[in-house]
Amino acid sequence: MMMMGDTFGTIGSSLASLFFIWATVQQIFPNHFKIAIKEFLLSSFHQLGFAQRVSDYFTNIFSPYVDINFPESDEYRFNHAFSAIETYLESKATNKSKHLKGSQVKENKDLVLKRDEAKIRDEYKGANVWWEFVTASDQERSFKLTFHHRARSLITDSYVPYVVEEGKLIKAKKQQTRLVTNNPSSQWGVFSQNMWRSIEFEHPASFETLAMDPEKKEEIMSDLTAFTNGKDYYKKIGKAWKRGYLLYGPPGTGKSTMISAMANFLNYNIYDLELTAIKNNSELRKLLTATSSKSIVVIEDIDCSVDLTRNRNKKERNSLERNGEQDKDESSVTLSGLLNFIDGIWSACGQERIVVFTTNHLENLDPALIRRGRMDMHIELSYCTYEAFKILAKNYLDLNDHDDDPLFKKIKSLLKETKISPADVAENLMTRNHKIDVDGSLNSLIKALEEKKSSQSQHDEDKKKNKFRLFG
Ligand SMILES: Nc1ncnc2c1ncn2[C@@H]1O[C@H](COP(=O)(O)OP(=O)(O)OP(=O)(O)O)[C@@H](O)[C@H]1O
Ligand SMILES: [Mg+2]
Repeated sequence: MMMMGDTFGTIGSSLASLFFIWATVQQIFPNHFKIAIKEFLLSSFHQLGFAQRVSDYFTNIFSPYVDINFPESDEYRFNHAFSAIETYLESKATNKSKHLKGSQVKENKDLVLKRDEAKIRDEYKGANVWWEFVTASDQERSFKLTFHHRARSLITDSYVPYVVEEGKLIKAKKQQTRLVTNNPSSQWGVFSQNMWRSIEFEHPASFETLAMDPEKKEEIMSDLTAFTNGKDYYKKIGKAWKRGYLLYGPPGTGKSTMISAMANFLNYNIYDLELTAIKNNSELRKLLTATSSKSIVVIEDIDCSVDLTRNRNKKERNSLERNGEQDKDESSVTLSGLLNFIDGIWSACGQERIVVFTTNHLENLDPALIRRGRMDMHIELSYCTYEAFKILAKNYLDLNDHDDDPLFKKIKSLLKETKISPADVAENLMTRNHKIDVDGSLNSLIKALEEKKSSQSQHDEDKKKNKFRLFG
């Protein structure tokens, strides 16, 4: 006869096994249980309200799981967490997924494969979570997050903010950069809409192909990287998260190309500010406050704007020195209007912004505009050096390490004595009919350099003669 203790032991171990299986199954299929119970009860009672209540009762007793719902919209307003979660989940290992979705939204873009599953398991610091894409009967879409109640604070305090932040980062990285230009104010709407118009920015410029001194290039790139990673630093030192770059140099030396390279490097939008389309400081202010973060605001050829140069008289400078006094002239964009914006409102609104001014004539700029602190870095784009030429030779002719080539040697010595822009060098190296003819291109560059050299020495000669006449 079996002993009483044995019977209890058997029942105990059977119960333990049952609970173990129950817990394991729930761990793997947290929602399947709820659904199974609901379906069972539904078929038994044909009454949703009652079935729901009973199923909730059972699952609350047995299920240690917690749900959070992230609807697409909250009180008719778009829920940004929803789209961040969507991006995050889409990025989760497509190569592991068994169900994929392929799409090509634009003819000139690659085919994109995405996960196509309603449920996705994720793991965070040892805790398992399950995401489920749910479409309610009223077509309301949402993401449901399920996790064990033990991990509650980890998930709510740490995992959810991580997913949202990560999703936003992935989105920003993937986002197509845009080139934005201001419309004349006559086209703006009543609520200041249509101030800017934008197109996709698809310039192929990169720092890799930019011809300039490699050390200087490295310095600029690390400055930009430090800037984008500097959120906490700027907060710590109590400064607005912005940085100003002044690019100066003769025509065709790569100023505009560098702006494109910066935008591609940082994945920022470019706001190309056309000052001539702006009537006054108030319009300028409206435009600039409407720019988004992670953007580069560009004013090209800043010295060529009539209204700005008009300010360069003593009176205006004095008024500037009196700490950016309000402009008396409300009918035009003025230098002090621009400076006030950069120093004042600019600092108070918006984050992570870069402002770039370009000029061919540094000497013509008002010192107030270019003082340190306003323009943090002055970058000179100069005539083509030998180092810059080597980068162009690599870009255009696929030539690497040709220092010993006699043609390279000749070009090196000519570049020392001749002022030629990288744009002119590039023009000579450009292949005809897409066929690379290395010697032909290098010889045509040598010819151009020799012609420039002789015209420059002729020019210097004439200048000397004029000077002699003046003093003679
Ligand atoms: N440093 C450079 N590296 C590579 N390509 C360059 C460089 N400078 C000029 N180029 C080539 O020359 C063309 C004109 O250059 P870019 O428009 O950048 O000159 P810029 O300095 O802005 O001139 P501008 O003062 O006239 O506006 C570019 O499209 C590019 O192909
Ligand atoms: Mg330019």
